[in-house]
Amino acid sequence: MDEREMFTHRHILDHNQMNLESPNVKNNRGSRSKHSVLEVDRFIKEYTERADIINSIYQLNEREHYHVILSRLKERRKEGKRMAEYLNIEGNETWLLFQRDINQFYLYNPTDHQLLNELLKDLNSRPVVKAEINRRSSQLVLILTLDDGGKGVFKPMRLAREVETSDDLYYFSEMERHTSEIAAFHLDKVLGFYRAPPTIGRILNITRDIEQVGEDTLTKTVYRSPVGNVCFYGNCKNFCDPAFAVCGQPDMIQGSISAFLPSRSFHSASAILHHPWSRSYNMKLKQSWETNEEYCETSVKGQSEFKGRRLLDFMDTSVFDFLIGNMDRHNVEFFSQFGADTFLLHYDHGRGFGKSQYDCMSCLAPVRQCCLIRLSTLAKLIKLYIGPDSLRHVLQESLKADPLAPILRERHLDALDRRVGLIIKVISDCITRKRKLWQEVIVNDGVI
Ligand SMILES: Nc1ncnc2c1ncn2[C@@H]1O[C@H](COP(=O)(O)OP(=O)(O)OP(=O)(O)O)[C@@H](O)[C@H]1O
Ligand SMILES: [Mn+2]
Repeated sequence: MDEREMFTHRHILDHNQMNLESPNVKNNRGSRSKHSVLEVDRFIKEYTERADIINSIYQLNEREHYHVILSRLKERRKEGKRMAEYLNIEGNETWLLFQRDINQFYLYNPTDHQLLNELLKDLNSRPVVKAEINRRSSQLVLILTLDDGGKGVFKPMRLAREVETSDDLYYFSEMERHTSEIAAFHLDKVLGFYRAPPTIGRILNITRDIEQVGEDTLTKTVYRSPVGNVCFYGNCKNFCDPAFAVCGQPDMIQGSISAFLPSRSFHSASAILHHPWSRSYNMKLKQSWETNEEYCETSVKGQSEFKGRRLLDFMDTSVFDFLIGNMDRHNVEFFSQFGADTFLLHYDHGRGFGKSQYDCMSCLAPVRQCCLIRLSTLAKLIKLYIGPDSLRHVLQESLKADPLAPILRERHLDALDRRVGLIIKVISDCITRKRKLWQEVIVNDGVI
């Protein structure tokens, strides 16, 4: 090797080493680099100096990457019962392995990359043998059966990625976005919740995957547009008529497909909770939480339904809905097979990522009114805030794996960074302005 070659060789090694330590360093300085909040910086100083944080798994090192803390938490996650105990379907298909592997404390195991990747690959590419309308959806949602017997919930593209929801539109008039379903799955995963059904982008051929294998109510609505594209409008409560048809180019459409979940219980009603902060779905009516800041204290805390981990799970869901801008969470489901000590499912995210300039502060009402958050959730948010990795960065990296990437426009990614600081500010206000006790607000219930 001559000197020049050695230099080149050396140079490549250094470059790789640098990449290993800090993948994608550019624009990578934490959510606060563009959206810093004064009080939050003071609050974080207090966090880092606390005796119960120092030397705990929640201690945050400024140089450590986000995925390092996430793996640290993952390793200590509690293991619970498996769905396999309650499912008696024979077979070794990937969708069945996924359903059997559902855990009391998480929907899928993020460290089993192979199973998750195969499940997503199957959802994205296995031939469709049956297409049905999901009768429980208010908008056009299909249930697709794939050639191995697995099913997926398909939401077709209704709105282009760059179309923002008009400020004057109420949440209940919003059309669903397939990109929001995909991004929400990834966000739930990077936040370490693992409570949202695995979801991936998929391209369908309307003729082959819908018209030829669909149930009558669906295929009846397939037609050719004036320019010869194949369209369908299905049958549902909202936006299922020719004025809102889904049209292919000439027959190809894109959408999101989510893994089908097994039944939530033997008696379905017992697995559904009414969301205590649900909205009225009426422009003139307000719910009591919208006018009463004491709502959590008077009407939620202390109720038997919210014992144990449940209220803290609602706080996570509130953080999650605020980040994606979802005002449509009405009922919340869980797998009642596992009893009460189990996670709340995150699904139905078609109405997120609509307004990038609007922060839905009312989505944070549960956290603000209860003055409550899980320590692990707060630690992750603070980590994203201080960097080196910002939320937009880790989400964008994750979304690159989707075949329909890019999924989110810049302004939605930027909004995520802005919202991280706002969540921490609500918690900081509980302690500094509302004078609540640190350990009452920030709770370590062992769920990480
Ligand atoms: N991944 C899934 N696996 C199994 N069932 C599902 C899945 N996703 C949704 N469902 C079922 O379909 C119903 C409708 O879900 P969807 O996400 O389409 O909501 P929606 O159209 O917004 O309905 P709503 O008007 O109630 O909000 C849910 O209540 C649920 O029971
Ligand atoms: Mn909905």
